[in-house]
Amino acid sequence: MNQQVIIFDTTLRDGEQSLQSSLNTSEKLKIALALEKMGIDIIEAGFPISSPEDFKSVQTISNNIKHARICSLARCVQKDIDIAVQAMQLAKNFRIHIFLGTSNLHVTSKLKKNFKDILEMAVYFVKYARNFTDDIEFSCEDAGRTSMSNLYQIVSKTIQAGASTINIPDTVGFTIPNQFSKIIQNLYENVTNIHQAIISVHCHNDLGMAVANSIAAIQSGARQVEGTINGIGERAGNAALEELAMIMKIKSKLLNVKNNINYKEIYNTSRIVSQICNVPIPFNKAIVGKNAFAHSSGIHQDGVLKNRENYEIFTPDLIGLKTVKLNLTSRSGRAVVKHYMGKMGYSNKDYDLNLLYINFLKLADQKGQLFDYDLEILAFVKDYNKLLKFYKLIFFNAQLKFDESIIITIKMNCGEKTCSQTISTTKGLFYAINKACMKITNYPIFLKKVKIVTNQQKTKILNQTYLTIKYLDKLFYGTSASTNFVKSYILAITKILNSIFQYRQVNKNKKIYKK
Ligand SMILES: CC(=O)SCCNC(=O)CCNC(=O)[C@H](O)C(C)(C)COP(=O)(O)OP(=O)(O)OC[C@H]1O[C@@H](n2cnc3c(N)ncnc32)[C@H](O)[C@@H]1OP(=O)(O)O
Ligand SMILES: CC(C)C(=O)C(=O)O
Repeated sequence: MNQQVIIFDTTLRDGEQSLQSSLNTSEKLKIALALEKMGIDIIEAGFPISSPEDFKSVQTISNNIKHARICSLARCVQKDIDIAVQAMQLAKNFRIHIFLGTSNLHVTSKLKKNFKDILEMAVYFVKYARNFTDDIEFSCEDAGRTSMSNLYQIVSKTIQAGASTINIPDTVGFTIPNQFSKIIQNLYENVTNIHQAIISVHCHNDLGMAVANSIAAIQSGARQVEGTINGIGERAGNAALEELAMIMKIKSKLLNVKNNINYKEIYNTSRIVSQICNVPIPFNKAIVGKNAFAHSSGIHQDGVLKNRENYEIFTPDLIGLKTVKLNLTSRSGRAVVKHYMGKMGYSNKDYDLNLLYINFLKLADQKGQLFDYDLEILAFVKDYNKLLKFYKLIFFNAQLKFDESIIITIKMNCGEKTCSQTISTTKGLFYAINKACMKITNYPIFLKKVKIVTNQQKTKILNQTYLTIKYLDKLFYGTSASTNFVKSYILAITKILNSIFQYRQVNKNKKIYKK
């Protein structure tokens, strides 16, 4: 039978301590509620001695979380433990997590002690914490660089003192998988009372090994893994919990383990953590990255369209994500072009695939990425190049005032004509630009998403706009760059206006194309 692995989340403690600015109580509570929904067993809510706001966060989380166990970190310092207990008083179930450096480096150069003192401190404070709860976790900080004989001693003595979980952290991400699994194996073979405690691991990612080391430790008998959502944490981060959970699921037969994770909540939780912590998720991040379920090259897209399993080891709905993305770039092939045309309702007989593909490659080389509406125009409009530039920005003027009022004038060539609109509003700059564009074109457009990325280059500061606009039921995408962020936005929306113009041209005649 598969054995249970306890999932211990430290996004709000190790993850949070790495952020450029710390989180407030309401932000931490939002994350805690998402973690609980995701099925996390233990939420390390903070380090309450560190500040009044962190104390309040732990207190509020303790009061609001119903199922997960709340945990707080404490040094081997009586006040740390007292404050941790006070902060968790309202929790249904709580754990005190005590840590102490055990490697020679930490013992001598950080704590300025010898190992005998460390043993005494650890035992004393585990016993002290036992006055408040039976659920004590003791962490041998820097275990990855601690001598095995010292590790045996401290693990054995802290279990004897009453620790119910012993955590073996690779604090500086120093080990590699077979080395780390050997540490766990050695502990099982050499510490006689080891079965009186759960063995936990807490791996950092300095060498990119955090997840691999945690899995190796599970294979050697660890039954709690610690990590953070999206892998945020000190330096290169902690083991990413969404990756650990999915590995346990996909490889459950090999690993013989199970957990309480509600997989469908993974994607949502990851987005919440990314937004609140202001840490973007890299496109290629395993499990939750934007590209984790995107197929970009022709051969892969063809393979996926024939059978998803050719290039996907699990489906996105497992983590609560609906869509698989097939990008349209000049690395795509005919199969995906045909697929998109089919999705828009066209049959093979409605257009010439080979001709469409030749034009597709030319335009994709020029624009970088294409969308389904680009395919329609390529398939059905001979002179499509002219339509691409129907709207052309020729002038704008923006007055942005201290009282947040805005006056914007936009002038465009609209085919042969010139159109100009001035908007005065306090509803925001993008609102004003969109309104001016709506008046110029008569298109009912809605802003869905905008991202402006500002990059310092050698001699200038460039603003890249990524814009998504909804027109009727359809989404249109535009990107543009300028040293002036207002211009960058207006240029991006102008591209979208041209795409909408093309889309309307094609759809006017749709009945004719679809015989
Ligand atoms: C591996 C980890 O991630 S451990 C968790 C790290 N997280 C944090 O540090 C975030 C929260 N920290 C804080 O808010 C502060 O550092 C506090 C409140 C804990 C301490 O603040 P200060 O009292 O000003 O001490 P400061 O941070 O400068 O130094 C840490 C002190 O704790 C001592 N210390 C470190 N670990 C331990 C421990 N496990 N047990 C006892 N003392 C410890 C250090 O030796 C040092 O003591 P010293 O001042 O006598 O040399
Ligand atoms: C407190 C411990 C578990 C820690 O964060 C580490 O060693 O990295």
